[in-house]
Amino acid sequence: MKDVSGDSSAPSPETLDPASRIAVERAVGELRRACFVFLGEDEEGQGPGHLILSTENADHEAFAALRQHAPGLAPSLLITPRRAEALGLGNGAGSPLALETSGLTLDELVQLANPTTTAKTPAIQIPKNLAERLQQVPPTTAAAALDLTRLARLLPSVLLLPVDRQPEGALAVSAAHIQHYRSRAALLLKQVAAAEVPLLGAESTRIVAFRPADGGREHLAIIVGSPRADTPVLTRLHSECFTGDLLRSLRCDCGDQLRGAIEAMTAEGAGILLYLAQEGRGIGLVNKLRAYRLQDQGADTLEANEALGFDADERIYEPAAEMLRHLGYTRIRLLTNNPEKVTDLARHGISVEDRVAHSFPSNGHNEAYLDTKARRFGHMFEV
Ligand SMILES: Nc1nc2c(ncn2[C@@H]2O[C@H](COP(=O)(O)OP(=O)(O)OP(=O)(O)O)[C@@H](O)[C@H]2O)c(=O)[nH]1
Ligand SMILES: [Zn+2]
Repeated sequence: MKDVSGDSSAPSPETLDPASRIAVERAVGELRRACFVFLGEDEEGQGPGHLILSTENADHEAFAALRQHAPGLAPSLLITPRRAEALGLGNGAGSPLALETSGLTLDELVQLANPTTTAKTPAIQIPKNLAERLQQVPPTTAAAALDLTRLARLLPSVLLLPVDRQPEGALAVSAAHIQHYRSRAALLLKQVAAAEVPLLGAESTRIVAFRPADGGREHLAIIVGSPRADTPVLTRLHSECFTGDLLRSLRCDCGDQLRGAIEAMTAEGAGILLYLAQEGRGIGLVNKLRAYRLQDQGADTLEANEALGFDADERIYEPAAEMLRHLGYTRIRLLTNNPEKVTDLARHGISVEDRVAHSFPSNGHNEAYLDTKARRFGHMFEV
């Protein structure tokens, strides 16, 4: 096994251009703060382009500030193909949609993007003429704007206003920067800390923290015992679940799976649990709470993600493969019921030599959730 006691070297510069990284990180911050950013059409984020504002954050002040830059022109509402389908607007092409918004109030706009908005006004009737409001937006601009909201862990929707040039004081970012960033930075991991952390029932345990270059939250490797590198190591990829892991929520099976995996590793004497910062199947805790609200209104866990505009599962497992490689393990036996974890790890160079079933009995609250995982996500349950 490689030394895991301290820091490792920084990502090599040719894979991450600092200027583009900083521009994208600042743009993410602006969107979260309800400020618009300028998404320029050329490589450097200049030339003509669009102002974009996170729809879920659009209050009257932010909306007015945006509109000042194109008086008389109503912004477009950009939504994902998933959200479009939920609104009855599926175009079959799987591409984002832009809607012209004149005559709609700000509350109506926000509710078109967010089916769980807590606005005091009653839930809107979806306007009947939405299909007549479809507009053209350059596909690279649309994709980059939605990528930026995902990086910001906001709902995937923006208000979009075409402008001739970057307004004074607005932060400029380019679609190329965003694309470069999303495809590289989340995958560049740097080991930043490691320590012994004896656990109840698993006293010989170490935790190694890996920080992604995108400034996102750290992924953790929890190493039980001293796994040998020359035989396949018992491994679990566990996606963070604040509610299940920490609060012992009964809505899901995550708490049982987390503790059960550590127990299985202890029983074997060794194992690696990768605790991945991908809360809510990659949509973040806040959006997961929104998804729960939709589930309480009748949607299942997959439909709820899609109604919010996300894919059913937004996770990627390349960082997990990177962590295993960094730790010196490429042959594993994987504790999972999820076939996608197996194929994805294999695609990224990890030899999954066995799948070890990892099911727990229902707790009286999570039957529907487990049932949906088996029926709609193809999870292999052996309860
Ligand atoms: N969006 C969303 N995420 C959920 C919901 N319930 C649980 N989750 C998240 O689902 C993830 C479950 O992850 P895992 O247990 O690693 O994976 P899995 O896909 O169930 O596969 P297994 O390896 O078989 O357990 C965690 O990130 C939870 O936060 C839900 O209703 N909606
Ligand atoms: Zn959970």
